[in-house]
Amino acid sequence: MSSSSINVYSEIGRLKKVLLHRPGRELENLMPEYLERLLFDDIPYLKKAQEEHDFFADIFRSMNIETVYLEDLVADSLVNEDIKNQFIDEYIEEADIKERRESRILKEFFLSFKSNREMVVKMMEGIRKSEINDYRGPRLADYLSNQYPFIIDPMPNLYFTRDPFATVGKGVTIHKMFTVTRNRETLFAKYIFNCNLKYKETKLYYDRCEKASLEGGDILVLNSEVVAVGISQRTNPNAIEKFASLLLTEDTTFKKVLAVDIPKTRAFMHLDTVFTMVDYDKFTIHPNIKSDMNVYVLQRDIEGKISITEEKGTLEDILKKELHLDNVKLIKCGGNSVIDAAREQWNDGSNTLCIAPGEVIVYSRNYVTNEILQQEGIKVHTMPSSELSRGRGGPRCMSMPLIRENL
Ligand SMILES: NC(=[NH2+])NCCC[C@H](N)C(=O)O
Repeated sequence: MSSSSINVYSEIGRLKKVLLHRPGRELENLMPEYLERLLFDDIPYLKKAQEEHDFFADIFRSMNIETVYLEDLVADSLVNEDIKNQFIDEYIEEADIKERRESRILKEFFLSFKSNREMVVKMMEGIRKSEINDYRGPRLADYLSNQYPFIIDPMPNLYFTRDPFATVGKGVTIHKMFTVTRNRETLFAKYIFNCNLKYKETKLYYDRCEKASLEGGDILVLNSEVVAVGISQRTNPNAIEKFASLLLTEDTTFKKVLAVDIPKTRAFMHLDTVFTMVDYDKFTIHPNIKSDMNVYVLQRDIEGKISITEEKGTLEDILKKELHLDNVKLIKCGGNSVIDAAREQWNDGSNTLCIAPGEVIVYSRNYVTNEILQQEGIKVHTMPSSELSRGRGGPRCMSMPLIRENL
C-alpha cells in the first residue's frame, strides 16, 4: 500500500495530492508577549486567514489536486484505544505537563471529546487556563502559579505543513525541529507514519528522536537522484549527514545530497525562503544569496562510505552540472531593486509552490516578483495573502506534497 501513498521525486512534477492545515483557533491564542517564542511577527486575523487559506485549497481542487487535512490524517491514525491513549499521554508530556494530577485532568478532558478529530483540533489550538475548571490544585505551588494564561501552548505554525516532516521519494523524514514550539508538531507525524493504515509502511529517512535539527523547508527534491538540503538557522549539518546516509542506499533512486550553506538568520530561515524550483531549469532566488552559497556534495564512494566534496563555481554552474542541464535561469525575487527584493522576500516572494513544470502558486502581494515570473514564461496562480503572510511562510511552506507525477 505504501508504494502509492507517497510519491515525490521532484519539486515540479504535476501535483496530485497535498497535505494542508487550515489555520484554526491556535492563531487566536497568540499574544504579543509570546510572539517571538512562537515564531510569529504579528497576529493574523483568523477569519481572513481562513478565507485566504480556503482560496489556496480551492486552487488545488480546481486543478484536480486532492487535498487532505492534517487533523483528519491524525484522527484516522488513532486506530484503537491503546494507540489513542498513548498518543494523548505523549502529547500531554510533550506539552510540559509534569504533575500527575494535572496530567490526569487533561487526559480526562481529551477523552471527553466526541470524535478524535475534535480532540486533535483542540490539541492544536492549545488550552487556556479559563477552559478547565478545578485545574488549580490544593498545593501551595498552584496558588502561586503565575499569570501565564495557558495550560498548554497553541501550535500556531501548523499551517506550515512543509516543516515538521517531509516527503522524499516514497519515504519521509520526520524532524527534530530547531525550536521547542515546533518540535511538538512532529508528534502528529509520528502517529501518521506509525499507525495510519495508509501510511504506516512508509520508509523513514530521519526521525524525531534525533539530536540534530532538520526542517522540511530546507529539503528540496531536485530530481529523482538529487536532493538539496539547506544548512540554515534551522538545519544542522550533522542532520544532513545522517539523512544522506539513510537516503543514499540501493533501495532508492537517490545518488546525491547537495548541502547548501545559507545565512543563519531568521529572514533566510529555510532554503525554500530563498530558493525554489519553478521549472526544469528555472529557479527563484533571493538576490542577496547568490554570492555566499557554498555547496557540498554528499554521495557514496566506492567503499560505500559517505564522501563529502566542496563544489566550486557559481550556483548556475553547480545546478547545470548536478542536474545535467544546458541552461539554468535564476529568477531574482524583487528583480533588480534592493528595496523590492527585501520587501517581497520578507513576504515570501521566493517561496513559490510548483504544481506542474512551469506552473506555480504565489502570494498576490509579491507583484514585482510575480510579474518577472510571468515574463520568464511561468504560469502564475495568485492567492490573497494579507494575513497568512504574517506567519512568515508562503505557498511552499503551507503545503506538503504527498503525491507528484514522475517527470
Ligand atoms: N518552510 C518554511 N519556510 N516555513 C516557514 C515557517 C514559518 C514559521 N513561522 C517558523 O518560523 O517556523
